[in-house]
Amino acid sequence: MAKVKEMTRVTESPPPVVIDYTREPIVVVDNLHVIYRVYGGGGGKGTAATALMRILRRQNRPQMKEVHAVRGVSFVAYRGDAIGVIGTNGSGKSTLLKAIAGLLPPARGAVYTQGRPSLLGVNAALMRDLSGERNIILGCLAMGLSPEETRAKYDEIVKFADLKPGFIHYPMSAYSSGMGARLRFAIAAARTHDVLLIDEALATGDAKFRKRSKAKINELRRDAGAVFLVAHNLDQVEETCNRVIWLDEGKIRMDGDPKEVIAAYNEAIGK
Ligand SMILES: Nc1ncnc2c1ncn2[C@@H]1O[C@H](COP(=O)(O)OP(=O)(O)OP(=O)(O)O)[C@@H](O)[C@H]1O
Repeated sequence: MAKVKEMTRVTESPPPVVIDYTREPIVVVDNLHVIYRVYGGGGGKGTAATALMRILRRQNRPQMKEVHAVRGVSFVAYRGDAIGVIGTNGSGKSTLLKAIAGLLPPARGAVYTQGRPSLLGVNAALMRDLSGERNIILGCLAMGLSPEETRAKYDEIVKFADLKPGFIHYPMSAYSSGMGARLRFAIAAARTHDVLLIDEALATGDAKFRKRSKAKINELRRDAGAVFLVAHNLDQVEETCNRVIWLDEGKIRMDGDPKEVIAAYNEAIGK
């Protein structure tokens, strides 16, 4: 813990990565760069006039643009860490989580993880046309639980999601966004994860659910390798995490104690 505090610095260049040899590393992010390639950014498509302009300019294909979303991020997450990732819109938080989950390839650098990362996001792949009940079963099997383990966990998941009576049998398309988020979180929390990545999943939950999910995250933290939480609610990050990474234009601006990082972030955004 003391070592994590040592990492707290505000500098123009990213803070140096201080390695704590007394703790077990779970995620190592080494000079990670992620670049999106966007096609068709060259202005309008589909109209005869823009097509003619492209032909006249001898541009047969729409232009490709690059968005350099993560720019040289390095840090080490240790066993038991719950790391909040904060930053303004478009600073690269979701991209960083997706890259740790292995869903986006690094353009440069690398991510090493101990065990399998699981990304729990607002868009986590549950089937909208299927009932909550079916989604619990599919979700548990997809996470690698056996049919017996799935049956054993079913009641606990339903209880934790705490949906309105009967809703567990309705298709998820009938759920509010908060209800969907609760069920997704309840399913993901049913097993221990080596690396659990949570992207705004709790943001739509109400105060009561946030309190319960905080307790659950603490429980998961005890059993899991490391937990990452992307959220705009800074109180929630401060309550839940033992460490905060502040991303600014794809780079780490600060990494350390939640109170210190959040205070510096609030100051920078003029809060
Ligand atoms: N699929 C994509 N294709 C192209 N560019 C993308 C894509 N997803 C994100 N970006 C761009 O990458 C940058 C980082 O986006 P990202 O979603 O990681 O930021 P964020 O910090 O999670 O933002 P927010 O707080 O708004 O959720 C932004 O400039 C965004 O426009």
